[in-house]
Amino acid sequence: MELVIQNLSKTYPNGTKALQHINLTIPKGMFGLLGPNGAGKSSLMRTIATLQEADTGSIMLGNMDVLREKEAMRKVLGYLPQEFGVYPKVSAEEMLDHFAILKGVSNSKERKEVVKALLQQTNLYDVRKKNLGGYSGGMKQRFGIAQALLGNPQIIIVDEPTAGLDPAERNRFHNLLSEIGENIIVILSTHIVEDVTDLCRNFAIINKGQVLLEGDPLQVIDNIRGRIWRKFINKNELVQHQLQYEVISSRLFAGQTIIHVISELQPGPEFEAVAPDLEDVYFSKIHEAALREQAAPTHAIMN
Ligand SMILES: Nc1ncnc2c1ncn2[C@@H]1O[C@H](COP(=O)(O)OP(=O)(O)OP(=O)(O)O)[C@@H](O)[C@H]1O
Repeated sequence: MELVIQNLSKTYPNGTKALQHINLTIPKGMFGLLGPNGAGKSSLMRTIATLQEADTGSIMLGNMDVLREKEAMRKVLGYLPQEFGVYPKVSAEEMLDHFAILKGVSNSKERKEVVKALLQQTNLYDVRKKNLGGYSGGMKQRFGIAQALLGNPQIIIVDEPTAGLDPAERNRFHNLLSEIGENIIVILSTHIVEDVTDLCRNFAIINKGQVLLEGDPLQVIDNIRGRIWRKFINKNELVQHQLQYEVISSRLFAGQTIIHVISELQPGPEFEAVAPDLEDVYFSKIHEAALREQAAPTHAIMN
């Protein structure tokens, strides 16, 4: 089953065009939705999760018309929102039991088994009696996944789940997500490129409410092979380099500034070729979009 989004648009009452003619096909497995803050990721996630209306467009999950059949969608959906609040004085086991009742698991024996299985799957069984207020960020996120998995969903949406997790917790969370992604559609919304590199067979880049690129991470990396060059510079040379070259990113490395430049040919003798990664793809697309907008600002606004 695929999730097919067609021509989806949303403008908020204050005039912000959060989604502009979004077209995406999301197959089974882990799908990364990558974009900077304010790109429209949460707006899209909330619309798929039937929590807000779109102005135009359609979302189909197989034969289900998601925007019209909201109840049916909610039955097959698990959602971990960006802000996932928990009751601090309730244990994970009690809270999950409560969510299971809300999901319609009325038989208490069955509920007990479901809750136990989810706590084990998310590696929280040993801390099931602990109050949620005492959970670490990673444990809270795994609890969020446990509640999202209630009722055997066919599609799970996780919005920026690894922000603020330490590397070990992030790793544990990634393993959990990739296990889940073997069987159902998992949409991972994130501004962390590495999350997508590590986990996703398919992804899209969204910026200012528009899809800039959709594809397989390995393939899109291959498409820019041979065109990414790097150079170490002094921090105060950055502006001049930005004027002279197509600088897609700059970052500090061991106290020095490294720039990445996109160019068909070696831009100059001090530049060395680098093997591109998904971050280079991401920054080159964002850079391209910024150039397009500079060249035709009214066109970008009109669309
Ligand atoms: N309820 C709202 N009313 C008006 N504008 C909104 C509303 N919600 C979001 N926006 C604006 O819509 C745009 C897209 O926001 P959205 O939260 O979907 O992006 P995002 O990619 O999830 O960003 P972040 O990672 O910062 O949450 C932003 O410009 C945001 O300020």
